[in-house]
Amino acid sequence: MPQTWTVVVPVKRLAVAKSRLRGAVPAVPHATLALALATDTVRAVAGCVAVTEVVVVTDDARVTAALARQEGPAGGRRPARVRVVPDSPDAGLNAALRHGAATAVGPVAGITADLPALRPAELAAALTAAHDDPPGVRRFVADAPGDGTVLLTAPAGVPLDPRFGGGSAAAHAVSGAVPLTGDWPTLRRDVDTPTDLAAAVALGLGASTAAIVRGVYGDAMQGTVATFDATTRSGVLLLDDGTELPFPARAFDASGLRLLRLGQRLRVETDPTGEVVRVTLPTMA
Ligand SMILES: Nc1nc2c(ncn2[C@@H]2O[C@H](COP(=O)(O)OP(=O)(O)OP(=O)(O)O)[C@@H](O)[C@H]2O)c(=O)[nH]1
Ligand SMILES: C=C(OP(=O)(O)O)C(=O)O
Repeated sequence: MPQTWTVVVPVKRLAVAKSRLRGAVPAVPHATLALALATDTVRAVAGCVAVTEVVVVTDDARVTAALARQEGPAGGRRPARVRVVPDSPDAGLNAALRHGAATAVGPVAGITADLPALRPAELAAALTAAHDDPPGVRRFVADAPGDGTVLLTAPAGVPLDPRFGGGSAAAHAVSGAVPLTGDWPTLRRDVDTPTDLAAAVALGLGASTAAIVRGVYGDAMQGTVATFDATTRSGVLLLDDGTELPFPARAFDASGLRLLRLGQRLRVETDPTGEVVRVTLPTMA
């Protein structure tokens, strides 16, 4: 059955967006990282066969310029039209979503702009699952941790009624929306923190984000824990070439781990000065 979804993508002003990711890719300006996440999300949405129109709601001039000339995945079908509208309500994420959804004539969905690993086929599967529902049912897809929302759908004629924000999966359920339970790891992988970004790297990033995180999250060194002091949360790593490399508390704090044990193997991320900024489990990338 052909589907004609309008998908609304709210994008916050880059200077204040994705604050928990600030500094996650040293040497890359924060706005460039935030824009890359949104660009990859919109490209994947526009490349989805079930989508006929993408409505980006933003007040950011750089986002407007970049996304208005957005093209779909190379070699794919002709992408859906991308329309950028100003965030005229200027009253947060849900107001922006309502504003973008107001002009849709058919079924409408809202999606967050922080899904840099999103694959069009997974979005198509989720929209198809929502489309096949009995009339009148709003559906949502929870994020990977399960408490947030990445996608909310409404059939034609039903208001989107978005409840994004902290604990939004529960809020959407309380509002009568029904969860979709499919296995869509790239759709569920929203990126709020450096740990989320590493998980998105493991799934495979879109081109814009991949281009700027390459070398930071992609080709990191590995080593083993030679010493670790749980009180100072710092220690020393033994690299594969035999050199010892101290790591400070902030590199451990950025790991998402609660403990390190001697001999444990880790990926090591450094900034351009060579200081360790993050250690993670090798399985995270
Ligand atoms: N247009 C618009 N989009 C918003 C607004 N607030 C959040 N968003 C977008 O909503 C989506 C989900 O937001 P969050 O994941 O909370 O992103 P964020 O607010 O940039 O991130 P943090 O600063 O880390 O909380 C992202 O696509 C944001 O760009 C807003 O006021 N206006
Ligand atoms: C706004 C949301 O996202 P995040 O958890 O990414 O802030 C949400 O999950 O509703």
